[in-house]
Amino acid sequence: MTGLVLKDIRKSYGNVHVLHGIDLDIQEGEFIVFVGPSGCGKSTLLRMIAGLESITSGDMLIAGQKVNEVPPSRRGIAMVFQSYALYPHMTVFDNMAFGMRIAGESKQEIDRRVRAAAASLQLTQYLERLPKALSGGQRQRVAIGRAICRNPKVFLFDEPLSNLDAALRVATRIEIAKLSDSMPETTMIYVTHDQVEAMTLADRIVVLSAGRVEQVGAPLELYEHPANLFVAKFIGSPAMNIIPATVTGTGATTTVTLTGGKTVMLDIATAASEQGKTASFGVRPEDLRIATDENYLFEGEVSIVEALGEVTQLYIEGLVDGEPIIVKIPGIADVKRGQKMRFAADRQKLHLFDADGHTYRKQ
Ligand SMILES: Nc1ncnc2c1ncn2[C@@H]1O[C@H](COP(=O)(O)OP(=O)(O)OP(=O)(O)O)[C@@H](O)[C@H]1O
Repeated sequence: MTGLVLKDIRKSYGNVHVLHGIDLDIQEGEFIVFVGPSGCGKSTLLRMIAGLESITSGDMLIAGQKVNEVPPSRRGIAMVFQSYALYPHMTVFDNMAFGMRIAGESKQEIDRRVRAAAASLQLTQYLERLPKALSGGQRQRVAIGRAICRNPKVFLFDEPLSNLDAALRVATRIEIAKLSDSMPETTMIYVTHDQVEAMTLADRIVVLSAGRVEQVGAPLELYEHPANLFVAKFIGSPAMNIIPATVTGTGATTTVTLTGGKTVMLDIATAASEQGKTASFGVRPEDLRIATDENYLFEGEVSIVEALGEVTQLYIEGLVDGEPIIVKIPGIADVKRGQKMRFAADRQKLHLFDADGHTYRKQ
């Protein structure tokens, strides 16, 4: 088993504490994605797994072996960087062969592995070219090919697609998904800012904030059942709408009164002690719809209409200070700026967080 275990991993640079105790248990063959706001420590954690950064305290185990002091080249890990990091004076073939030559592999084995990796990444016709004669997407595929040739147990990706344009990002993302399917025993850990990459590639997403793990789970689990307000707002785009509320009824179902006076019932059980407490009510833009009867959640004036073709995004002012509520209507909606409208959502799609930002558990 080449799983990866992180036990209370901490990182400090002098007095600057960057990671505050990370515990993770990653299974062999899993595709794990790290997400989180800029500066939360994603790259630092990835570089510690690679062995490029020292571990201040805690234990890291690969395949059951403690690797805290094991140098990068002996961890069975290959890393793909945002910047490709190819040798400019070497051909594609030589770039891909480099690690194997250093490791003393035979000429035949090097040739076999480079050609197999090149074929799987559609690079065969470029093997004799220098990197400067390739597009950004092709260069990144060479960097991935070079990593494949090393036959790693763990594959690390640090925002590998962020230098590519939109179309190439999609194509290369699909390549990476295929690569992961074709290497079922290889564990992959991937850092990204991109929601779509995280949602589509990950078996499990690790949401980090300020050097701590906020939640670990399958993409749709995080989307449907965020553990707290941070994850609720971070996963999903546009972000979940949050409306300040007060708990006005407890028991098997909970009643809250939203800013603006509307009372809403949720299928969430709360203890009597929650009565009167402040809370945050959450509903995703895509879970809102134009109300057709008196059964609505809130009312407001449309300040912006964004017609994107596949969806129409409405910005509704007047409910939360300084922040519009966003509503995502499928297709083309006949809505004008300045229109006053009412919106509703299914009860199962409503979220509620306590004053500390923790989710009240659904029934
Ligand atoms: N050598 C260093 N000395 C001091 N602080 C550092 C050093 N390297 C990183 N940091 C700090 O550690 C924190 C985490 O950085 P890291 O690059 O891991 O974040 P990140 O989540 O990958 O950010 P981004 O998404 O912007 O790439 C940041 O606040 C950064 O300033």
